[in-house]
Amino acid sequence: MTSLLDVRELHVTYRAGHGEVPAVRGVDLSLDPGGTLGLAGESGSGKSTVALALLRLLPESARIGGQVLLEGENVLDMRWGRLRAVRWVGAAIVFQGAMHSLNPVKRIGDQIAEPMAIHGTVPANRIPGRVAELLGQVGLPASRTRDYPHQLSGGQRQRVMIAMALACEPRLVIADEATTALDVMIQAQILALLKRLVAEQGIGMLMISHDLSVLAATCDRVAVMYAGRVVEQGPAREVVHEPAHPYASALSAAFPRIGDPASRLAPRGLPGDPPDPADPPPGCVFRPRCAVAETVCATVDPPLWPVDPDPAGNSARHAACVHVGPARPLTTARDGGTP
Ligand SMILES: Nc1ncnc2c1ncn2[C@@H]1O[C@H](COP(=O)(O)OP(=O)(O)OP(=O)(O)O)[C@@H](O)[C@H]1O
Repeated sequence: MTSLLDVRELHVTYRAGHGEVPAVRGVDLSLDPGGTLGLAGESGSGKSTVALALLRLLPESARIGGQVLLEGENVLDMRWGRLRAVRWVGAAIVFQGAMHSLNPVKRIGDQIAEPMAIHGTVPANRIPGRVAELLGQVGLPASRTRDYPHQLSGGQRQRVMIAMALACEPRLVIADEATTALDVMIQAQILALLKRLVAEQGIGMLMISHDLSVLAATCDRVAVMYAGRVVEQGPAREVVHEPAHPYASALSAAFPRIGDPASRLAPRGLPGDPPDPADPPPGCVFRPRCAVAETVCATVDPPLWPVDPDPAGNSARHAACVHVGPARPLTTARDGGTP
């Protein structure tokens, strides 16, 4: 089966006034049709840069390398015409903060209709009916079609963004912190809605959040990013509830579970700060904040090793930590050591 999305060795570097910022450093991700993959990590770990790179929405200051295969076709090699055709239809993005993404002077029905009109996915005379249907799918009455964004609550506006993203029936939806700005109850409703819609319509979803509990509630698989790299990935339940990488473990402990009364409390946050992406420490980049770091971690930058591999060496889960890999790698893996 061809993957819906196959990201291989993705690198993104921003040119900034003070030099270069390597925001994404060799990320591999894979998503099957209809699957749900969560991408977690603290602010600045590179999640949004990955999301934007998938549809080449990065600013001009960004240099991208690697491959982004969407249904086998490399997005990074597409001509502009092909890329425009793929956006909304092949893959659509729902961003955080619908108030800023929606046009304040345009009725929401017209905004939901726009991608369908531009891409010609629905005949013009059927668009109003499809808008009403999409509003129904996201739990809004068709009567709201003539409303302007300011007449809707934050949660309702986010539902409109989801309706827009679904309008052209994309095979992939990328939800970047799509529920972060909402209160806990509305957040849970929108997550349940997204989960139901992707399951019913067989859409693949890449969901980005700094909050692992959000991803645990929504996704089959989770990848955790730290300083531009994936440090652990595997089945959501295992990565979130029995993390193998010390960073995934710290991130998991930092957020109360969804549905837990304590979830109304502010997250505790992780001690210490992420490294300066322009000047990461040698060895494992998480070492300065790691509670279980050893001397070897100052020199070894571990690749993703299988966690609990079967006798054939296969594993559904991988983590980039010397405590996970075979006995003790003696060379810097990226300098030639083998996992
Ligand atoms: N346009 C830009 N120019 C220069 N550096 C940038 C730019 N956008 C992001 N960065 C830097 O790239 C790194 C990754 O940022 P990114 O926004 O992808 O992380 P994130 O995990 O999505 O964080 P957040 O949740 O805060 O958006 C950070 O160090 C950030 O400062």
